[in-house]
Amino acid sequence: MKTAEDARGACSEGPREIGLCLLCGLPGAGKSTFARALSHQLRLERGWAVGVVTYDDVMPDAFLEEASARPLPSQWKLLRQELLKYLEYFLMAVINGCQMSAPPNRTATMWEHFIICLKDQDLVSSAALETQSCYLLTKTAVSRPLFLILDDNFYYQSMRYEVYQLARKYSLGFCQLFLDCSLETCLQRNGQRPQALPAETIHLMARKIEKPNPEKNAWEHNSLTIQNTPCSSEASLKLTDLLLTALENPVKDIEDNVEQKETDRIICSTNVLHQADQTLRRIVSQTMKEAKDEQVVPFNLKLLAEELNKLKAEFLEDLRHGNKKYLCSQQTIHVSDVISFFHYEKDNIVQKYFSKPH
Ligand SMILES: Nc1ncnc2c1ncn2[C@@H]1O[C@H](COP(=O)(O)OP(=O)(O)OP(=O)(O)O)[C@@H](O)[C@H]1O
Repeated sequence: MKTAEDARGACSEGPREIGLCLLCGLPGAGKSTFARALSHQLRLERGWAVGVVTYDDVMPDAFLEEASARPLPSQWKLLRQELLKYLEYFLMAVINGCQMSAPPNRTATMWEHFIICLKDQDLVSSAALETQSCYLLTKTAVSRPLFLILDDNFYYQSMRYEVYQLARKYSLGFCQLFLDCSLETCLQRNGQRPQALPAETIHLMARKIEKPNPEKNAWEHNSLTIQNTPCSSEASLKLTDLLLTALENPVKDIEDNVEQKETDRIICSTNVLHQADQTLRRIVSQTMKEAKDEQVVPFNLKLLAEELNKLKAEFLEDLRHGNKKYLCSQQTIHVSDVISFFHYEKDNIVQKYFSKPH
């Protein structure tokens, strides 16, 4: 792993450096305040392009006006996933250095807020081809290292994992900041806000929150806890180091490939098995029908059926365990090959029972 000392500045060459940093913590922990300060600092000191995406600002207002109109958790989940899709569209445009298109299925208000959020931070140009649902990226967005800071509670590990998957999909840097703040302080700050959340919600979240756990989850190893005190210079250094390390060591897709390959193998073998099973059944019943037409005596019909079913079971068993008894040294098992070999073996059996060659 490269260290932060190797980190390059704004004028780096080579592949674009893009990072996702998510903030996690209770309502009132100070995430939005922290995100604004961090983004200012990174722009100023590092010359990076930074986009803070504050979920509360982008999610449709209509849901937030009245507590009774708030969406159910399952709807929040869908909205969060929709927002991640928007981020993906933006990232694809940055990576490919092209315009950003609007996703086909989108919640109009949310998309509008998302665009405003990007424009306000000089990531999307105002002179856009919006009538065609296309958006031009600014020079800032495409020419500097870019950090997107996602500002939401992310209190379940599963919520954070969705962001990690996005980082992995595009080989981006990924890190997490946990804003550690006592429940009392959060409640007190929340109480002073014009649109305060019900205190009960914060109590509940405090009980349910799953803090980043790098010991348990390898994918959370780039995590840092920020205490609710003014940042000491040591904490500030740690933070910079975390961000640089994330940028310099994008998430690799290797583990996923191994998992994916195994999944593909299982799906593939399940399909092969299923198809083979169906086809072999048809062949057996067709052969039995022909045997009856040939007036094979009932006793022999019974023996033939037993032999064919035994052969079928052996084939399926071999396929299930990946044996290639009937398939020599071929790497890939094709259903058509299985069927050919089955026909061959079946014909050897059949000729014992049929009076004329079959
Ligand atoms: N370090 C701090 N010291 C004192 N007050 C703070 C601090 N950080 C934030 N606040 C205040 O606490 C309130 C909540 O802060 P902020 O909106 O940043 O929290 P948040 O974690 O983003 O909350 P939410 O998750 O509900 O959006 C604001 O009024 C803010 O000014």
